[in-house]
Amino acid sequence: MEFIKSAIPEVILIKPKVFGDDRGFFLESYKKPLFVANGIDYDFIQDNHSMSAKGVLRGLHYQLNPKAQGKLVRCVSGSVFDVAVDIRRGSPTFGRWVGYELSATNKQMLWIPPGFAHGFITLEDNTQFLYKTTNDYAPEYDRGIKYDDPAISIVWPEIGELLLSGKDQAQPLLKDAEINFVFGKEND
Ligand SMILES: Cc1cn([C@H]2C[C@H](O)[C@@H](COP(=O)(O)OP(=O)(O)O[C@H]3O[C@H](C)C(=O)[C@H](O)[C@H]3O)O2)c(=O)[nH]c1=O
Repeated sequence: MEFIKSAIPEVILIKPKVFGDDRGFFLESYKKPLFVANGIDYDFIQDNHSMSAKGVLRGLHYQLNPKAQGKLVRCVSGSVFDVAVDIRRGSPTFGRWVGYELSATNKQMLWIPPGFAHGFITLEDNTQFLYKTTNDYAPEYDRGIKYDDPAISIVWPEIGELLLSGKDQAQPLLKDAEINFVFGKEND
């Protein structure tokens, strides 16, 4: 398993070791000692699974402290362009984003710590997205940021017509979003 720091070093791309044979493949998608040794020292308490057609955009979402969530995300069918945005006040990379194509083919995963907004756009039909979270779902703490906020300027892949939830069509801009993450204290 390879851990690669992104341009925002707390966001980590993870490449599992894939054991292929004439039956198919096997991989370990999570192993706590390896993750702790690479700076990801969290317990996961919820698993999520969403399925989307091509052109669905989910995000940008986060939960406020004290229910902030770290997320370990991957695609087991189809593919996404997955994005994390730093929303920790005082961070040298506040408002900056990183994005990666995650797919059933490349089997790559992304670690998104608490203090980041997360979203993705699906690149294929029947995209099945699995992720572990470090805190449970708390709708009263659920918040969002507009996916096309010019202050963040995410370069989403050109997919044509997008499908978003009503909630995601109406998310606030970063400057108007409710944020209580402070750089260096986001786990409090
Ligand atoms: C997130 C979540 C949702 N739900 C229920 C609430 C709604 O009735 C339904 C769909 O929820 P929502 O539209 O918020 O789902 P997504 O748009 O996929 O939200 C997720 O999308 C982005 C990419 C994320 O990173 C978050 O994990 C999460 O916000 O599932 C639950 O019961 N538990 C949950 O943990």
